[in-house]
Amino acid sequence: MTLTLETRDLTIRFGGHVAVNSVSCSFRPGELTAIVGPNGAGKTTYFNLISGQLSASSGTISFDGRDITNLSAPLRTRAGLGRAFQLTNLFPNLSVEENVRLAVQARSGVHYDLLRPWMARRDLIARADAILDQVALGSRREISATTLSHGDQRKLEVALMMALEPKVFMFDEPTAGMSIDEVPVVLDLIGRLKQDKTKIILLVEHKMDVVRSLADRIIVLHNGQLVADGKPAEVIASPIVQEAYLGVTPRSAA
Ligand SMILES: Nc1ncnc2c1ncn2[C@@H]1O[C@H](COP(=O)(O)OP(=O)(O)OP(=O)(O)O)[C@@H](O)[C@H]1O
Repeated sequence: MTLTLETRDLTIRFGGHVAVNSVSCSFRPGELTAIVGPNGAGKTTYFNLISGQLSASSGTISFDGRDITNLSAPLRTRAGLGRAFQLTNLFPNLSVEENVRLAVQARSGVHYDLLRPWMARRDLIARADAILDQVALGSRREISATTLSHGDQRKLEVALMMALEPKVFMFDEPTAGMSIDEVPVVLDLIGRLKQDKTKIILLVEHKMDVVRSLADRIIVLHNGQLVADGKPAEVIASPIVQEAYLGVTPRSAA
């Protein structure tokens, strides 16, 4: 069965404010969907609803053939929804390499075994090494995770997500706060993830050049509602986006 992720009439209210308003949308494997819209449109809230950080007021979310609306965030992660978090899952006193190895170990289900040192698990070590190379952190492997530069921390977040081998990759402004020379590595990384046509990739992004270079599809949220959905060229050119959403917000125009 083809992997699908779908929200139906997904809604969340904060007091009287409807931050996400009856959003129905489905996401397909092999497609990177960028979620754009002005500040406060509900993009991050929509992400939080999908990954389980927030509970919907109404509506449903289905994933891989099951209703996950009431599933906790950790169970959604286990089901295959991966989200790059700002290193909250990190062991701060361990090195970059040790953190990635632990994430690989967690994914493999291998537990600490006195009689079989983890170093004997060549397969897991090789997997962690491959991920470190993919995110271009091989040369930083020995340093403490918390002393990484901002850009390298974002790469480590992606590495930890990759280690869990999710079916869905969710990126919330992956290049935010990065220096100009750090951005291409992360874009290249996401571009390479796209080559695996079995994965669903979601991206919340303000920078339209990033969206243009990566997205196969764009959806636009405004005041919590889905107001446009289509191929990047069409959506970007549509009057509703040009006039109301992309042309006037400084962050999206940047
Ligand atoms: N926990 C919360 N409690 C109350 N209001 C909230 C909460 N989370 C978000 N909101 C409100 O919901 C609306 C949508 O916020 P959200 O952060 O999802 O927008 P966004 O599109 O991601 O914006 P930005 O591009 O600025 O990050 C905003 O008006 C915000 O103030």
